Amino acid sequence: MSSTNTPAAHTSKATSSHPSRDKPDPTLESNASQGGFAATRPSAAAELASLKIKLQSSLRQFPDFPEPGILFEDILPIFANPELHEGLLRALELAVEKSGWGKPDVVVGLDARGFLFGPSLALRLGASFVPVRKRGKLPGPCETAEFQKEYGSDFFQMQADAVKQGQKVLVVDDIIATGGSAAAAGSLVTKLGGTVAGYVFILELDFLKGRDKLDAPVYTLLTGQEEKLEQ
Ligand SMILES: O=P(O)(O)OC[C@H]1O[C@H](OP(=O)(O)OP(=O)(O)O)[C@H](O)[C@@H]1O
Ligand SMILES: Nc1ncnc2[nH]cnc12
Repeated sequence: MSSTNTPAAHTSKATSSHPSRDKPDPTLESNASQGGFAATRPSAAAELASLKIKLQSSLRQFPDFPEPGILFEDILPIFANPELHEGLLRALELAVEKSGWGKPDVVVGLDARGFLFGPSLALRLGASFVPVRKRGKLPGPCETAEFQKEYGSDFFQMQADAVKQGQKVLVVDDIIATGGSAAAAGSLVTKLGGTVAGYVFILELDFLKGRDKLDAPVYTLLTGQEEKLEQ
């Protein structure tokens, strides 16, 4: 069955896929002000900036999905295009390498869209990949955390032996909105004995201030909606 939602018309409002043309890339500023994102070599910085422009322009937005009042950010066009897919992984690899957080032992990806790039990024970084899954999907002893997100609430689980005591963990997901999902994942990693070195997202919905819920440095590649969808 086809969905009735159609991509948002291009308007003058600055959004993730249509940032204001007269405004400098806010991602660089916000990440720099969070600390921990060390200065990059000019060539790496230029490569990252160019990749961000390509990735940003590929995003689509769907108003009132999955419920009224939500402007849904669709990252799937990145994965439909091999050049953009490769560009995403390269951009995240560059960002992590230059973050100053050090090499992670484990990349933890969130169910489900964190699974689209978490394993590939883990391979590039020479780290293990471990999933955080919605409740009831993982066998064996698990730790569980309840969370609220931009639309609704849910439960996350990790297998109890998935992260070893003292391992350095990078938590990755496609989008940080309210930060509820990422904060729950971080709390599970800590319960298992790991240390969250940082959180990495493709896109951040700034107006929801989700990063304030997180207790480790945050890097986001692209910046999303500056305000809530008008009703
Ligand atoms: O910052 P928050 O408000 O917690 O929202 C962000 C989360 O919401 C989306 O996942 P969703 O739960 O819709 O699941 P999906 O990945 O299975 O589509 C998204 O992929 C993030 O995981
Ligand atoms: N606005 C949004 N678009 C896509 N995924 C989301 N997850 C939480 N909020 C979202």
